[in-house]
Amino acid sequence: MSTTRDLTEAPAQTHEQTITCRGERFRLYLDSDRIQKRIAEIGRQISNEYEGKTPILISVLNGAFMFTADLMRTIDIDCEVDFIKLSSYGDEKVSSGQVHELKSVDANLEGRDVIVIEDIVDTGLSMQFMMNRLADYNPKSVRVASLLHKPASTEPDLTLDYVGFEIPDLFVIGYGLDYGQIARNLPDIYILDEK
Ligand SMILES: O=P(O)(O)OC[C@H]1O[C@H](OP(=O)(O)OP(=O)(O)O)[C@H](O)[C@@H]1O
Ligand code: HPA
Repeated sequence: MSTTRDLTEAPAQTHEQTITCRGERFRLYLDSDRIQKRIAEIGRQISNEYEGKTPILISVLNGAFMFTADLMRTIDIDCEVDFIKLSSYGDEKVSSGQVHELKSVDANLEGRDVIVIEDIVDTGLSMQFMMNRLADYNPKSVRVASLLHKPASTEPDLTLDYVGFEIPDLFVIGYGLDYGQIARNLPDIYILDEK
């Protein structure tokens, strides 16, 4: 029996060591226990640092939906959530270089303590776009929480206040991150296997 599951043929849900997605091989990189433990640490830190305030989490769809839901459950002070939808990758493994805003924020962010929630900062173009966009809304403060960061790939000078894991410059899938829209439902994060 093969130990490599092909995501395009059968849904993969748990902890396979290797999977294939759109004909490319990926290996397990961060399992769900490790992800959830790190998220709980970030949630505790945010709860302490924002005590007495009511921050609003701005989740960057689609990729950040899972991280946002899990992170929010670990924050034990009052907080709100709203969503923006950006897209720049299409079905490819590299950024198109152009960030499109497909849905804007609905909440009034003027004077608010905003925490931007991302699944990944890769080239940094989406986050740079977010920072420019937020400046229009005149918030009181802006911080960023990103589950993953690829420092070797990030070009703009960005301040990332809460980072789950720094990872190498290789394509990753799972836990909200897609390859051509599939693989978001994996509870673990897989990395492109270059071997
Ligand atoms: O730092 P960057 O190189 O800009 O990459 C990061 C962005 O790319 C992904 O979004 P994508 O455009 O793929 O849309 P999605 O969230 O709907 O998958 C991810 O969710 C981030 O928003
Ligand atoms: O490595 C990645 N995987 C999935 N989506 C992404 N968007 C930016 N980088 C990535």
